[in-house]
Amino acid sequence: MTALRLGIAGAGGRMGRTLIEALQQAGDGVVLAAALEREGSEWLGADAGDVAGTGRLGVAIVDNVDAALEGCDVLIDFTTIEASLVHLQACAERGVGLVLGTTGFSADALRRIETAADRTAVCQSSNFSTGVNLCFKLLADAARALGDSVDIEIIEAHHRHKVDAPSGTALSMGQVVAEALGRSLKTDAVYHRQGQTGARERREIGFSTIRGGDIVGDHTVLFAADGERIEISHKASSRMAFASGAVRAARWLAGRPSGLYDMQDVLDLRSSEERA
Ligand SMILES: NC(=O)C1=CN([C@@H]2O[C@H](COP(=O)(O)OP(=O)(O)OC[C@H]3O[C@@H](n4cnc5c(N)ncnc54)[C@H](OP(=O)(O)O)[C@@H]3O)[C@@H](O)[C@H]2O)C=CC1
Ligand SMILES: O=C(O)C1=N[C@H](C(=O)O)C[C@H](O)C1
Repeated sequence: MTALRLGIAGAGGRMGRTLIEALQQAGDGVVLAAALEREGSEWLGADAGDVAGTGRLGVAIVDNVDAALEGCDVLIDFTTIEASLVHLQACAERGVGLVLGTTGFSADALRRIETAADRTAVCQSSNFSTGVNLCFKLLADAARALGDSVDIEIIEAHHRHKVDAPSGTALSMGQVVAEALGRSLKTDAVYHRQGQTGARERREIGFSTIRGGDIVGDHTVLFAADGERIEISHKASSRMAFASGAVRAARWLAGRPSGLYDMQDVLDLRSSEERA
């Protein structure tokens, strides 16, 4: 059996380095075929394994996406919005699969991702950890059971370098509870409170963001009633939770028909009603 050839975009970044480590741990069946960084990056020409601290891999980091994709079956991309959209287009043109982890896309960019997925297989998820994807299921059940008897607030905390807020995961969690309750984030999400806000409306889905230090990624959804409250929380203590999920998604995606998939598909977490 020939090994799956993976490319990693943003190879020198926090997730990129962890992805190279995850790929090493995945053992036989997957090989690092290309490592990409931006033009002018300090990492260009360096060995991807040396950069990740896993030991020499014989794959130099390059900035030419076309050349990099030549030898890849699937590209894993955790970079920036602008870079991911360029990589998306390049993958669509060549029929290379894309595991897309970057967060913070606008509605317009999300439409571009959907369109590109007509031409190649794309697995996009705001969070590739198994735990968070299980939380999505628990949240839908909790929201349906509790309905309009509770106030729903979503609290997330991340490291000081994170550039988007709320996190992609917090927005996905909000989307899950909104769908379960027939609400919409467009009208019901509240992203800021300050000053004379007035009393809270039941329909509101509130978001609170914390940024500091080296927090890998914490998410809590609070269902607050009178006299009691339920909290569904996920705390990531290592980026390996995301990276190993992304490598699993890449293996799952290889050879699939064009289309837009997510980590719920990879983990087979969709109910029969959701699939229909
Ligand atoms: N879905 C999920 O499970 C997760 C998603 N994320 C998301 O992944 C993204 C990256 O996060 P993180 O690793 O912390 O960020 P980093 O800034 O550490 O890494 C991003 C890397 O991409 C590089 N880059 C920028 N432009 C290009 C380009 N044109 N081509 C190739 N590489 C490029 C950056 O280079 P330079 O720094 O030199 O500009 C950097 O090395 C974020 O959107 C984050 O929210 C993070 C964790 C989990
Ligand atoms: O930027 C990060 O670090 C993370 N981003 C993702 C998000 O925005 O949800 C996932 C994870 O929480 C880490």
